[in-house]
Amino acid sequence: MSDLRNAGKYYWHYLKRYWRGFIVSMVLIAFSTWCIVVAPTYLGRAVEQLTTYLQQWSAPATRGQASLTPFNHTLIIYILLYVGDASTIFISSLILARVTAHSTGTMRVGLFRKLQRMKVQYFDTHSDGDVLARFTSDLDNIFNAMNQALLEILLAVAQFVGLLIVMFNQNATMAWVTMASTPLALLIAALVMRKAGVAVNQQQDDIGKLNGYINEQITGQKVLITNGLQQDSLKGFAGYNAKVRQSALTGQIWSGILNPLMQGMSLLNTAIVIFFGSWFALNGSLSTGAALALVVVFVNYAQQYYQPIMSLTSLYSMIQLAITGARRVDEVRNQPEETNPAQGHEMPAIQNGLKIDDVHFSYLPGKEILHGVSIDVHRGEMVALVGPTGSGKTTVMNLMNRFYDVDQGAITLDGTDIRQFDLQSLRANVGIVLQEPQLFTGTIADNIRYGDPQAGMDRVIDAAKQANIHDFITSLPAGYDTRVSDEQSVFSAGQKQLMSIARTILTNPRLLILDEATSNVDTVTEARIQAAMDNVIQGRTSFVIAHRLKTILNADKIVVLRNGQVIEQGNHQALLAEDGFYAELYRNQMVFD
Ligand SMILES: Nc1ncnc2c1ncn2[C@@H]1O[C@H](COP(=O)(O)OP(=O)(O)OP(=O)(O)O)[C@@H](O)[C@H]1O
Repeated sequence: MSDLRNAGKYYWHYLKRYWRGFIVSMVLIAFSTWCIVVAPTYLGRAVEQLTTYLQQWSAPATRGQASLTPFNHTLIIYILLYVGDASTIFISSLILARVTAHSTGTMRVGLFRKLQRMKVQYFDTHSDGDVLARFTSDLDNIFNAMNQALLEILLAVAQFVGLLIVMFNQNATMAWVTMASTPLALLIAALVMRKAGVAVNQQQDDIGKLNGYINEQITGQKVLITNGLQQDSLKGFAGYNAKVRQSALTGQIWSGILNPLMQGMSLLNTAIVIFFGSWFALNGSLSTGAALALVVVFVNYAQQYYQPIMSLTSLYSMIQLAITGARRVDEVRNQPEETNPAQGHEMPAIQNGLKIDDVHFSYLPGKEILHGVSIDVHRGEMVALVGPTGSGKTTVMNLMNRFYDVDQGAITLDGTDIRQFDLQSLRANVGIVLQEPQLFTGTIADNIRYGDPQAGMDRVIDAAKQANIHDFITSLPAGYDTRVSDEQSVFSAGQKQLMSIARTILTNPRLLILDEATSNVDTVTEARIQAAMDNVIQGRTSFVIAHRLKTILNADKIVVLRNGQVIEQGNHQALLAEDGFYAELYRNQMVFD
């Protein structure tokens, strides 16, 4: 029920801006409903007029009075009512199709904009497949339901209400007779729909798991092949697929059973109306023509009565999928956003330095990762963070450009807390070279000028030269115009890393953070990456997260992290002299190198 309420709120949020279209549609739908529910009364009248005509025509005394004109007039009105019904439905379906296309377009844009504002935490804690599914299958389910079901739902509700009004207006006793089977129908519908609802939810769940599995198997394809696990992968897939097949089948059976059941109820209802209608007609004071007309009219109503219920039940699985889709998309809409100070100022050039001051931080409540980390960096200094895996090096980096915010303590730049800077300005001035380089669709030049799309070719080339990748780029047939798309895998890990270093050099950041690449690159590329890093570090305040100690021997300061605490700091010589954890780490690595 709360899913339904939330889905209602969600749809209302997007549909309310199209209220004019809705009002026009509702007026048209009301008119079409009026046509469709009034039409049977004209049918009844036509039957009555035809009966009178036949009675008058068959008796010689009244044959002269017999006229088909009233019957013809009624028939024309009856036909016009059906034409009116069809044409107004057509127009309102066009209006609603426009509303649907616009509102689902707005939903998609809204979701994408939201993704840009969301905290990094969301992406760290949700799989790519899951986020993607919200953009694809969930939004598709919403679109399909709105496209096909919106008009049907509005029509069904209007027809049902209109029918009740007209039936009671015509003959209250017969109206009650027509409605007599409703409680039984509702009971059956509620029972079946509950079963179908459970099955549809299960189906969505199973599809989510199957997608997650496929996603994982595709991303891990190489690991799979090298370990010869293709057969196991197929077996795993078959298991997930069987579950989807089973739950989809159960869902379809339960959803599919509703419509025939309601058809049956409609037939039963018609029989009840014919039986009681004839009985009332025979025992009442009505003329034969009027009695016959009443039965004809109510048989027509009895058939119409279950139409709205039947059309709603036939849409049931689609509506259920749209409700689930709305819940999942709305979950994203309600995610917390990054906090930008109301009057944040521009991040200034660094005068003295950056201070990480007694910082405590946890990703999850109650599970502290950093326990009072303090690091000082002076302007132009290069600080290296070293430590065993999981010691918190990347976490420190995550705090410096506010991917996450500290729980306690502060990170200050020349005495100003970095949370007081405008977030855009902070990010523009803190350059990061990530361990996993990322290239985007476009040309190599586009990729290098990603952080400053206005940059001219001279700056692009200059950055590429500093990153030691210019020669490689110019050796390609299309040079800087080489397209990076699906074929981006043609670039080696090292080449991608150099391109992403060029991208950072081009933005000329005031503070630089380098998460040293650990990917296996050959020694020549490694030397190139090292030279590129030296270029970019030159004269800049920088942090290097180092995995291979030989790359940071010249650092002004080496900070050793262990279990989220700084256990040693100083330059290489000083730390060796201390003969502590760093010295041991260094000796161990030298053995391997
Ligand atoms: N998004 C996250 N949510 C919860 N815990 C996390 C998250 N990211 C990292 N952690 C945890 O924080 C701790 C520190 O991780 P971090 O990535 O900072 O280590 P690291 O020193 O950079 O390791 P490595 O050298 O392997 O890259 C680890 O115990 C890790 O499990």
